[in-house]
Amino acid sequence: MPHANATALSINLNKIALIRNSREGNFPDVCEHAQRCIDLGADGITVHPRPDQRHIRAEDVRQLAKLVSPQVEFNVEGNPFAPALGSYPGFMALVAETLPAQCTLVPDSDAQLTSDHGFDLRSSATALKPIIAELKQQGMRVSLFMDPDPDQIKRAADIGADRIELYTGPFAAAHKAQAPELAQLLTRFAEAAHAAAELGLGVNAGHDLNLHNLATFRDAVTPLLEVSIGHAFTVDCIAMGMPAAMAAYLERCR
Ligand SMILES: CC(=O)[C@@H](O)[C@H](O)COP(=O)(O)O
Ligand SMILES: NCC(=O)COP(=O)(O)O
Repeated sequence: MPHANATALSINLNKIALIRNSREGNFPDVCEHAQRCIDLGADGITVHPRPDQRHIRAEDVRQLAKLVSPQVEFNVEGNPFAPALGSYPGFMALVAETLPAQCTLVPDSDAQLTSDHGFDLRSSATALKPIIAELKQQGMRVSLFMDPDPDQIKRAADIGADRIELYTGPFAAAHKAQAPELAQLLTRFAEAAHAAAELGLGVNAGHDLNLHNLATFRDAVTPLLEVSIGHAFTVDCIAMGMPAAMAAYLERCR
């Protein structure tokens, strides 16, 4: 586990499942890949099952739940209102069955290419509050996928969330472009993290984080308990080899 001021690194396996799904069979084996990540020092494993099961399938979540915990934390992300579809039993049914250490609730749909915004709790707080209570009652930590908006973050605290996950897509885009607004955007994220900590919320972050932008984000945004990284990590494993990629990401998290 990381030391006090470190940031836990949770590896997202969505893209391993995407490669697996492009052929019949079970190669690459998502569970074998998860074990390699754990053996190389990952602090957690993250997956994001969706009703269309475009990558992570419900059975992956079941098998990973048996493998990952209690070696490292298992984080399952998804839309809690996502309905059952075919062999996908629905998000709430799947996490009730597998009991991950953390659920990260994300307001996305199968119509989206990827997650691209945080919750608007002005409209969804009432529906989310009992969902959060139910997940916590089952022993799961609940994190809400949020934009860096202090008003929205206060609403997250008000409805019982344990943590927020700051959606870092806009930061990553601004960093890649070295946009003039990057410094101002980082300040927004830093203020959002500070506001969350003041409210007793843990702060996670994720989406499009990579070896080029992670240190910049961590230097500006504290406290930062966890980052979940998958897309860039998978590509870096191809380019650098998995041991070197893992070491590089862990170095930026310590
Ligand atoms: C919530 C988030 O930003 C990511 O964790 C999400 O898993 C991305 O989903 P895809 O891997 O399907 O793009
Ligand atoms: N919550 C973010 C995550 O799990 C992975 O996002 P990405 O690194 O695949 O963009």
